[in-house]
Amino acid sequence: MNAKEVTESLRSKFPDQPEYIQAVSQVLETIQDEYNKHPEFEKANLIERLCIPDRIIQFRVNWVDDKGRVQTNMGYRVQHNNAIGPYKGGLRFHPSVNVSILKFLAFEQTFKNSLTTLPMGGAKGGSDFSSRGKSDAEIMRFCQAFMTELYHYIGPDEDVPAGDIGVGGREIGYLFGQYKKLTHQYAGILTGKGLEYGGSLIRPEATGYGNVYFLEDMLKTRGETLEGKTVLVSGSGNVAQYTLEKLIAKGAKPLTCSDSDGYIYDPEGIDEKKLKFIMDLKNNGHKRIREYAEKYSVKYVKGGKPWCEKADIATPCATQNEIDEQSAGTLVKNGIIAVSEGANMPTTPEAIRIFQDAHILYSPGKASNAGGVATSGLEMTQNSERLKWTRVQVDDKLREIMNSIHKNCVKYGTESDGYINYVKGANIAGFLKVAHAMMAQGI
Ligand SMILES: NC(=O)C1=CN([C@@H]2O[C@H](COP(=O)(O)OP(=O)(O)OC[C@H]3O[C@@H](n4cnc5c(N)ncnc54)[C@H](OP(=O)(O)O)[C@@H]3O)[C@@H](O)[C@H]2O)C=CC1
Ligand SMILES: O=C(O)CCC(=O)C(=O)O
Repeated sequence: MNAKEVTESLRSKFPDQPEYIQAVSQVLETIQDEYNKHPEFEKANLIERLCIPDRIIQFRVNWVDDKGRVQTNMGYRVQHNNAIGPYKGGLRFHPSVNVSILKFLAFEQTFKNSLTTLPMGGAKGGSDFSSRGKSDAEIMRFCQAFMTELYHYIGPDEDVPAGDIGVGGREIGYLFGQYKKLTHQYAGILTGKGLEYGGSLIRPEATGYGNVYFLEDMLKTRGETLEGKTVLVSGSGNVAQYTLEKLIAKGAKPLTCSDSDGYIYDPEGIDEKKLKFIMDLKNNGHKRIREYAEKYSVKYVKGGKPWCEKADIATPCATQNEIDEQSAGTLVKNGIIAVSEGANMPTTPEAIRIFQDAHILYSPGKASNAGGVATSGLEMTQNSERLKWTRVQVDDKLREIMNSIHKNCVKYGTESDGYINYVKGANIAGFLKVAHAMMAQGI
């Protein structure tokens, strides 16, 4: 396999899908040598079968707004690969959603899910629907209409969606309720459910907590801890909030967080009380992060990203391609020692190269944000056995899974000079399991 040739061939097949090509290209570059040790993979044309999704389901979603007008959105589910388990991955509701973004996310999800050690294939879905400015009733009607189309294609042993950007506990509840109405089945067809109806303790916290556990493991390789470290966080949604919570608990000092309008910089650090304010602002009021700056009289940078601020660590927790080459250069110049991705593909390829050339600790999202889907896997297990685990049980298991992902990255990613290339490690470890399963199952 020649990674460049395969990437170019996919680019010419899918010229309007830059995010998908970006994700594929990065994985192929890093697995090429390992792949070429297995002539049987090439004979089975494994690479094309692994890069192109099994299927893409696309549908129209019609719903009625509060003024009685009929609205139309697009809905999608990309079922990428189910070699190691049922399709699994979140739903994103955001105006930017398109086939390229969902294909990149489903592709990444396949490797991430493989890394978790749990039996889950990769998928992703969503809609170009925006909940911004919508009433609760409108969001409910949209979720019901979306599930009315999606329910044909999901099931506890077939495909199990969850949340992502714009899809939290509220949306999961409405989606679950509609599935139940349509099928008369009370089944584990979604994860991230409320605790009263089959959800798992720690699932809401899991992506952020897992991100910090992974960061701790990375720092340990250099004899460092989080105690006293200053941290730049982006985003202020689910992943950012629980990354902040765990960072504070570990004695770190987060200085920033953001939303799509801008970021706040708090030189005193975001503490537990201030985090509670952020959670209330975002989860109950659906308001803007600017209000934090107004309440605590700190700097607010409209339209900016926090990467020009000075700190020890950065953890992007908002969206794809939010750290570009210039931001990476600034972070390195300012003495950053570690970057841990809470979001999916938040760092551009050029920026990754800058981090790696500077030999800083850098983890790709498919490794450091895998705690969310891993805990979704634990929710599926609890649903299947009709039992509920304690908070400590789930958190211990999450810690163990993040630790095993870190070990696998070290195993497959350590370079001859001792530098741990976490991108390479995560990609090879994730790939090998899926590849062997695909080979065993025939064409
Ligand atoms: N939830 C989960 O369990 C997991 C999520 N992830 C990834 O983590 C990231 C964040 O997801 P999550 O916290 O769940 O989502 P949320 O919807 O809870 O929060 C998203 C945050 O990112 C900001 N944001 C979204 N789009 C943009 C943009 N284009 N530019 C700047 N800021 C933006 C939002 O700001 P605003 O409110 O202004 O839109 C918000 O603060 C995503 O990349 C997601 O794929 C990865 C693994 C699991
Ligand atoms: O919990 C899940 O199934 C998916 C989480 C997710 O969307 C992700 O890992 O990017």
